[in-house]
Formats: sequence, C-alpha cells, structure tokens
Amino acid sequence: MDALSKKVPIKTVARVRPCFNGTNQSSLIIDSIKSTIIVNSKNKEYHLDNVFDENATPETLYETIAQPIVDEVLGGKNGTIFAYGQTGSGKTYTMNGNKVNGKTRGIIVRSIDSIFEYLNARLKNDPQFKFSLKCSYIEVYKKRAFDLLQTDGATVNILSSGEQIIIEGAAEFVVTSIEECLRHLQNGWKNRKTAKTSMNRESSRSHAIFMLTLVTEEINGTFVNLRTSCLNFVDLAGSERQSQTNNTGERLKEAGCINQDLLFLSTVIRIKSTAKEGAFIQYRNCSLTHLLRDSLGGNSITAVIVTIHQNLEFVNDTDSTLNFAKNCKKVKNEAKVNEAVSTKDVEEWKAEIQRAKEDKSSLMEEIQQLKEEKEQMEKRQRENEDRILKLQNEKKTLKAEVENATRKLELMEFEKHENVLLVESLCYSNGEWSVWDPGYKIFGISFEHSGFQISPQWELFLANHQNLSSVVNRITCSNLKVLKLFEITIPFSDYKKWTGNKIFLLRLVDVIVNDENGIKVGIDKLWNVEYLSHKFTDNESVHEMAQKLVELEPFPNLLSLGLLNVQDGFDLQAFYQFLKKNTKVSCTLKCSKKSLKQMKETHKKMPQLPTGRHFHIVEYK
Ligand SMILES: Nc1ncnc2c1ncn2[C@@H]1O[C@H](COP(=O)(O)OP(=O)(O)OP(=O)(O)O)[C@@H](O)[C@H]1O
Repeated sequence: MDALSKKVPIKTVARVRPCFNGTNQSSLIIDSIKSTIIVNSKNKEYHLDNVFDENATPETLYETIAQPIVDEVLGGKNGTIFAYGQTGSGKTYTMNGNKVNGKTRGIIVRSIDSIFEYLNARLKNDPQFKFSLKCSYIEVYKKRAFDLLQTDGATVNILSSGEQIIIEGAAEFVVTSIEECLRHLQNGWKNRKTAKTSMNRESSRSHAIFMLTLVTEEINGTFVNLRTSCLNFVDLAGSERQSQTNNTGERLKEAGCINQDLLFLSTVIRIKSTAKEGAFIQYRNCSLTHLLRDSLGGNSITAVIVTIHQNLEFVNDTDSTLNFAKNCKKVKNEAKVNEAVSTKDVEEWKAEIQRAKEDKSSLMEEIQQLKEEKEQMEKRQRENEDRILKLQNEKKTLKAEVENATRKLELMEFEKHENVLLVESLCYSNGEWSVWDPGYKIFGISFEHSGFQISPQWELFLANHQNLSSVVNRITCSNLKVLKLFEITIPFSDYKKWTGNKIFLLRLVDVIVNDENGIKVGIDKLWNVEYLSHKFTDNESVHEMAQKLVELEPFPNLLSLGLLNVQDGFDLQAFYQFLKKNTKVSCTLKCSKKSLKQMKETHKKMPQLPTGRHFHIVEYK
C-alpha cells in the first residue's frame, strides 16, 4: 500500500440496469470491453473507466470498483464510493443489494466482509496489531442532515474545522464483528426515508452516507504507527422529472430538494473539473457537498458509479447522468495516508502495558471492594429508612396525644373562670356559626324558643326562633330581634384547629333584655337576676319580698329590674327604699288588675326618681 500521495482522477464507471417495465428495446450501445456507451438518439459516445451491462454480477462490480478502494482504506487512506443516477436506475441496488447475504449482496456489505477478513487475519498474525472500527450513518433529507442510527430522527450539524469535517451530534458505534456492523447498517436502512413512486416501489427520498472510520496501531521496530482512515458509501437520491413520476404534494417537494442538491453537486463537479488549482468552491452551500468535500477533489480515493436506464423514454436523463460521469472523470483527488508516527520505545511501551495491566487488576479489586461497601451502605440506608418511618409514626401518635392533653389542660384552665363557658355544640352552616338548642342554659340563664347566632366578629347574638316569643329567664321577649349576649373568644390561637372540634369560649358581658312591652330589662350580671328571681316566687309573701329586697346588699351595677305578678299587700314604700339604695336601677312592676289602681295612687305620692331612671307600674296580663 502506497504511503505517498499522488493526484488521481475520480474513477467513474457506469452500470446499466435491465430495461424498465419489461421492454427490451435499448436506446444505448454498450461496450463493456471498450468501456463505452453510445447514446443513439443523441449521437453521443461516452468513455468511462468501466461500463457494466445488465449481465454484470455484483461480485464483478465489487472487485473492480470497491475492493481497490477498501484496500487503500485499510492502508490508511480515505475512500468514497458514490452511486449517482436517475430514480429507479439501481443506486440502492448497487450499494446495498437486495439482501445482506447471497449473490445480490451490494458493495457496502461486501466491503464490510472484506475489511473484517483483513483485520482479523492481521490480528492473528501480528499480536501487537490493534484496531478500532466505528460506523455512523447519516442522511440528508430536504437539505437537513439526520442521524439514521438514532431512531428518534436526531438532526446533526455539519461543521468544518480546518481540513476536518465534523458531524456534530452523530452517533458513532464501535463495531467488532461483521454481524455487529451489519446490524447497525440494517437499522439505518430501516430509518431511511423512502416512498413508493411510479418509477420505484421503494424510492429513496434522501441521500444516505454510511461511514466507517478505521484506526489501526502497529509497531514497526521502535516506531508506533497510528493510522486513521474513513470509508464513505454514498447512495444518492435519484434525479426525477415530474413529467415521468407524476409526483405531487410531499413527494414533489422532496423531488425539488433532491434535484437542487444534485444540481449543486454537478455544479461543484463541473467547476472542479475545469477550475485551476486552489480555486475557491462553495461546498458549504449544500449539506451534501459540505459533508463530502474531501471526496470531491480532496483527501480521498473516490469512485463514482453512475446507474442508468437504457429505455428510450429516459434517454435525456441517461445522457445527463453520463455527462455528470464525464465531468467526474476530470476531477482529481489527492489521497494521503493519514498517519501519526510516534517514536516510543517498544520496551518502555511494553512495560507501560504491564503497569497498566497491574493497575487494572488493582483497580478491579478496588471496584469490587467499593461495590461491597456500596451494598452495605445501601442495606444500612434501607434499615435507617425503615427506622425513620417507624419513628415518624410514633412521633405522630405522640403529637396527637400531646395535643389532646394540652387541649384538656387548657379546657380545665378555662373552666376555672366563673363567667366562662366552653361550648361544644356550635355548628357551621351556610357561612354562619350558630347554636340552636331551645331550652339551652348558659351561666344559669335559661333560653327558650331562641337561637344563637355568631357574627363574623365572634359576638354571640340571641335571636327569636321562628316567630315565637323568646323566653329568657322566663321573661317573654316578643320583639327580641338581635341581642348581644356574650363575647366569644376562641380559646386557642389556631382557631381553625379548634373550630374543627367545635370548642368555643363564651365570656359573659352585660345583658339588656327587652320585655314584651319593649321596655328594657337590664341586669348587671344575669346570674344575679337568677338569684333574685329565685327569691321572688309567687308562693312567697309579697310583704316579705319587698322587705328582703331592701335587706339585700346593694347591686351597684344593676340597671334595670322587672317584677311580675305583684299582688295586693306588696309594700311599695319598702320597695322604694330598695330603689334608693340601688342607685342605678330602673324598675317595672306588673300588678294584677285588681291592685293596679291602688298601687298607682301610692306611687304618685312617692318622690320622683332622678332623671334617667324610671319606675313604672303596669297591669300584669
Ligand atoms: N442491475 C439491476 N439488476 C436487477 N434489478 C435491478 C438492477 N438495478 C435496479 N434494479 C431493480 O430496480 C428497482 C429500483 O432500483 P433502486 O431502488 O436501486 O433504484 P434507485 O436508483 O435507488 O432509485 P431511487 O433513486 O428512486 O431510490 C429495484 O427493484 C431493484 O431491485
């Protein structure tokens, strides 16, 4: 294998496929021996490096075109094999063949076989020989490049850095056997975009490039040779005429992109074939030419296989394909062996390998140890997690117990106050809190036919129940509308928590009750009234009643008092002493009809109470 580079023209061959649609009238005169094709109707003769007629076997084609390039690649040079031609003319058939095994195997499969055959033989004969082979598979579809080895249709970016073309984002798989390599190739085939057209049941709608990158390392005396070479197989999409394919919609759009790419490729080839050395060519304008820059007049051994129809109806495309081939023949590539030679001492290198082996085994031991430690830690972690869970549950139970105990304590604390009551029967409905319990008794005050309502400011109001007269400590309050009875305090800061348990604290305030005549019956503390009313029952002597009132200690805050059913003999004079002693109180006496007249007369004779206070005597009904 020649390590020196020299300028070599692109090898250009034609492969003629059997007549399309079963016709057997060829429009071409094919001479495989002279490597010429004459296009009768155009009166043109094309001379190529090789011409393969329809009887040429895939094996002959491989041996003539591909094998020499594969050999060069194994020696460290880059190589590219293109298939170019009209749609349905046999490009995919030539590159891939119909199957991955058997006689119709295409160029790619045969090349892979050959590469592994060589590399395995080298490994066997030279224990110091090393290699790494990687594959990637890219397609250019509608001007964008995609990775065929990534099933999610990942796009890739084609970048150039100096002499290097970089395919950013493309997956590269190391392959160590024919089977592994073919598996990737077949996966890529499946992902390639194809569609049925009138010219081809499975027409490629993209340009596909299968790439193999080979790195070999061999020792020559005291030198280490590192060689890197690439082999590209390019199956281009076929040129199409709308008049022949009758494509519409998406197919037509694809055809437009395919034709544009091929036109650009032909233009690059035409310019390359005539341009002077070093002339600037805009490869980057098209993903296809950008990607294949090296293969089109650069560091690569390139062969172009043009595939053609021989039917007369396709003669114009055949002629233009052959014209492309003619231009390709004029383009020269300069392939060099891509080699890096290091002067490393072999003994030192061997010692290094030995050291690396030893390092490796001690590392393996360390890894094993770490694995065991990891397992133990994981076990411990699992145990800890179980323990934490258990503790958390215990904590929850304890917390609930503490909360319960705290609540009980607080309740007990509140219950110590005489004017404080914890009510557990408040309920919430329609956006309001309420207590509804006819006959309810709070602080010794009895409520009948009445309900409680609680305002948003947490005040408790008494209200009539269903148009009935409310009865408070047996005083009928027919016009009772809303009566502020108590201030309600929520005993704990987090009221939501406690309202959930329906626990409220009621704190008694001054209470004013209207009697049935609309007259206020005011009492300092209602439990005092309870005490008074207890003393003044109907069964006791009215004389005693008045006397006892006078004897009682004064109620400094008592504002109002109502006495019901006062009978004859009640000592008004004595009661007046009570009014004088209790300096804030106003009073309403209710007498039987019989004694009303006399009571009123006695009353007239008594001195007036100071302004702001009153003493009424009315009939008791
Ligand atoms: N030399 C040949 N001998 C026998 N059959 C062939 C030959 N060339 C092509 N064919 C058959 O013709 C059909 C079209 O071939 P193929 O798909 O390779 O065309 P193509 O150039 O890749 O088309 P497109 O550009 O539309 O993808 C296939 O069924 C293939 O088997």
